[in-house]
Amino acid sequence: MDSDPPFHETYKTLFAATKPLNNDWLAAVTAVEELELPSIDLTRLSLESPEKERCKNDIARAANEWGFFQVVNHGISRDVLEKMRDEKVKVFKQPFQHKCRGDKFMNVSAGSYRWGTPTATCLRQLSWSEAFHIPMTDISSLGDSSTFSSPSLHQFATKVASLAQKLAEILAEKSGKKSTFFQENSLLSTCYLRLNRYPPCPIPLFGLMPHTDSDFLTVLYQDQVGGLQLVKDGKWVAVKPNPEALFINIGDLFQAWSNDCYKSVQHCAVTNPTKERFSVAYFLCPSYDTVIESCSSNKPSVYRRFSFKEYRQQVQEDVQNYGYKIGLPRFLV
Ligand SMILES: C=C1C[C@]23C[C@@]1(O)CC[C@H]2[C@@]12CC[C@H](O)[C@@](C)(C(=O)O1)[C@H]2[C@@H]3C(=O)O
Ligand SMILES: O=C(O)CCC(=O)C(=O)O
Ligand SMILES: [Fe+2]
Repeated sequence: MDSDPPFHETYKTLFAATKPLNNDWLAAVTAVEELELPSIDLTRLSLESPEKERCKNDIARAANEWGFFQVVNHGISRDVLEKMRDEKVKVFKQPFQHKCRGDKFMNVSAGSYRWGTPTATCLRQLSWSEAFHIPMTDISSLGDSSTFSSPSLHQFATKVASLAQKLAEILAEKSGKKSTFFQENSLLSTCYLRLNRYPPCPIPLFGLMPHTDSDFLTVLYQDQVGGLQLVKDGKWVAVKPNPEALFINIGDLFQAWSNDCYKSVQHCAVTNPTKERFSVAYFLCPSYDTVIESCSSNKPSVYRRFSFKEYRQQVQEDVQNYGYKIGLPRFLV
């Protein structure tokens, strides 16, 4: 199909050079066990205390023990989710050449369309997916010429942003940090949506390489196909999909800011041999000059002070030099 990126053609030398698949890699791309993530019903937040406090405690516990959880009754209606999905399918269906020259044809920021892994030197470094990174400031409800000026995408983005803010405030409060921090330091232009599409792939590969997110907190909406995996107690596990739920994960900045109280865990997406898969992630990020101070009352700072700008630059530099992100270990005291 001419909307698919030319994966086979571009990476044919990597396919030709592939040795028998290595066991570690196989364990990651064909996970052993499927788990249901802790599920939190957010209607409990509108009840009186003590139920409301219990719900907040459950959120904090899941962020501490898993770094990943699902929320149901999250306030984003099925209608909003379905319309956003239809919009996403439409965007990815455009001819590949149009998606590549996105900034001209689609009037979105240059470089917002990504596919594959340009730096991959072997198949295990390849991400079999295409994605749009859309800064929140490029999403508008107005009928201007941007591809992302669609009421359904705007409606989803606004709702998901306010949910992320609410959850971040609860997590801050429960770890003894200032809960207004996010209101004071979040910036629409640094927060973004990432629309992911994973085309079917004939052999098991990463749809998205193992990584931790470089933000405060991510809200992920995925379809029923499945493919999200994460590390739990040192083992890769597959996440049971639930199209009714939104999946929340802690990012590196929250792990550092909470002084390791909340965990930013490695996760990845794996491909499916016959089905295409879609997901959309909202990344809650601060302004670039926000300083992350790693401190808590119970132990010395694990990380040195750093700004979000410094963190982003270091991640980009490492990805360029080594082909992968090193992340928080770079910032240990
Ligand atoms: C090659 C890479 C780019 C990436 C870090 C990684 O090593 C693997 C995944 C990529 C990803 C995906 C989610 C986020 O968009 C991102 C910022 C992150 O934290 O991991 C990107 C990284 C990136 O684009 O720099
Ligand atoms: O598609 C998924 O399930 C994971 C997406 C993801 O991790 C990301 O976009 O950062
Ligand atoms: Fe991620």
